[in-house]
Amino acid sequence: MRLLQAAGLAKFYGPRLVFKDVSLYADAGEALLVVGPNGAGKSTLLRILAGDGHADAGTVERTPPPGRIGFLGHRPFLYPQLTALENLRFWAGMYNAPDDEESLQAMLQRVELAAVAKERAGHFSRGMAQRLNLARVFLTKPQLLFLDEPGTGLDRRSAQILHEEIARAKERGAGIVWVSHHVEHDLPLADRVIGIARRKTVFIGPAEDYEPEAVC
Ligand SMILES: Nc1ncnc2c1ncn2[C@@H]1O[C@H](COP(=O)(O)OP(=O)(O)OP(=O)(O)O)[C@@H](O)[C@H]1O
Repeated sequence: MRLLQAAGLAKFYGPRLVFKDVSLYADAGEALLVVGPNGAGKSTLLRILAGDGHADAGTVERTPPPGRIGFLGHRPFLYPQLTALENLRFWAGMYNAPDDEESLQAMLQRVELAAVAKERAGHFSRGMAQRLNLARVFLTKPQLLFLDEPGTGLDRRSAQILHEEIARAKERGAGIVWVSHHVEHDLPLADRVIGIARRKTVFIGPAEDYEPEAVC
């Protein structure tokens, strides 16, 4: 099932072209990896795809309703004065996800934060905050999920937890669009790859055909 279809996207910031002619799709149960050098426009593209920014040309069609779309960007969207549990309860309420203590604790367990469930998020290390951020996003079981460098600040164990959550989301049929700088590490979980560089698409195809030399 097609969850996202974008065609002919172009973006300018003022007079400067970021990219043009970008077309892609995301299907249920698949992860599309978005790769490219710094400044290529990956985050800009992801925001446009997620509906959090406008393109100067092209179209984006999303199948799921806004309440079934998840976005993990560079800002953590956590309330520092609330505990980990309270943060999750807040997000569960926003997205009509189960907000009973057992469900929330189970989610915190998955990101290995159960032991600090009642500590304030503002006291968390960067990696712990990012794990709570992952819990926030995966808790709501989005049908279409946009991830912008979700591995940032994560140690090996946390990166493994991230991969487990992505695999789980794919298994339940979610479509994932995933900006990554850790291409070699993330490629095994990807189904397709789009490479953006030099203001255009320089690679698009199945993950097994990906050629790193094309994207630089
Ligand atoms: N709000 C903005 N106003 C003007 N220029 C911007 C804005 N946001 C991004 N840019 C510029 O657009 C280009 C693409 O930025 P973007 O953050 O999308 O790239 P990226 O591929 O995600 O980079 P990175 O790998 O470093 O995260 C950069 O040159 C950046 O300076």
